Amino acid sequence: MQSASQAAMDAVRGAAQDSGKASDSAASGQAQTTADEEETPSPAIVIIAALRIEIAPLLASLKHPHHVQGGDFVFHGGFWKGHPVAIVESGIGLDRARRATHAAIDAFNPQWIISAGFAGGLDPSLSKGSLILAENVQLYGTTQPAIQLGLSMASEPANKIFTGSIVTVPQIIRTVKEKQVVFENTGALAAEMETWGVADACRTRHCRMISIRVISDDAKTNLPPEILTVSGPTGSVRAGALVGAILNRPGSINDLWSLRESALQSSERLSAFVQSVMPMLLPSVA
Ligand SMILES: C[C@H]1O[C@@H](n2cnc3c(N)ncnc32)[C@H](O)[C@@H]1O
Repeated sequence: MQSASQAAMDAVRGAAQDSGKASDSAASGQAQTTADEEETPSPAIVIIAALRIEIAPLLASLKHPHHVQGGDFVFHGGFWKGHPVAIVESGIGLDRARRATHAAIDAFNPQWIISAGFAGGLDPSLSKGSLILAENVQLYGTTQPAIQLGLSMASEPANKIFTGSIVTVPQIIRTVKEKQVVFENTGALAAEMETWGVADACRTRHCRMISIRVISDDAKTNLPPEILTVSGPTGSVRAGALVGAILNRPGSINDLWSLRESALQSSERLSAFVQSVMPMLLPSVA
């Protein structure tokens, strides 16, 4: 299997070749580039998400998309409003997020990394669909100081946009009670499972990053118990477990279906917000 960073470069190179950029520059009489790297435009922004469903609308906005699997990840290269970008599906969890981030930095050394995805609401005043631009990230259950993140912006509660702390946890915080406990211990607006991994890699590699999260399940929502079993290690739905869950508890089909519906709405809102933030990150490389 090819290395993760090689796959990342292949995805962006594929997009560039498809768009005709590589051959245009050769045809326009500029110095001929023969080395692979020189033909590959380097994305200023790399977006890292755990699951495809979280960023599907963003992926759909790319021109000349190219998808390459490598390491444990799927890399998507493409052009967003004329700018080369890479989107990485890392799978769920801090360790995968950290490794995906190192691979992206190895491949592109981007100006910015955006960690984007769903999160469970901890602050009861945040409803489903609320957006969070994280000011800092905590690592749950440790005494490590929070990592401060890039870009700051004022909260806009009227538009359900909030800035504040988020906390990375080792597993899904499923019940209202568990969410209360994590909120009392951290004061974080929301819990998720990847941002610390991205932030820690970015700190080591001196790369700027932000984390944008959408509340997919709020503090008043109990997620169905099957959530812990139907999703495989990469968050893909395991068909056998799904059938098992439905046989064990027929009501679970409704719960899982409504989860899917709210995931689709959350991903629309997340992708729109990420796209509204990207222009703020691009001028620094213009
Ligand atoms: C399922 C995916 O969405 C995030 N996520 C969404 N809801 C929660 C929650 N309640 N607890 C922890 N992580 C959550 C995680 O980051 C994971 O990758």
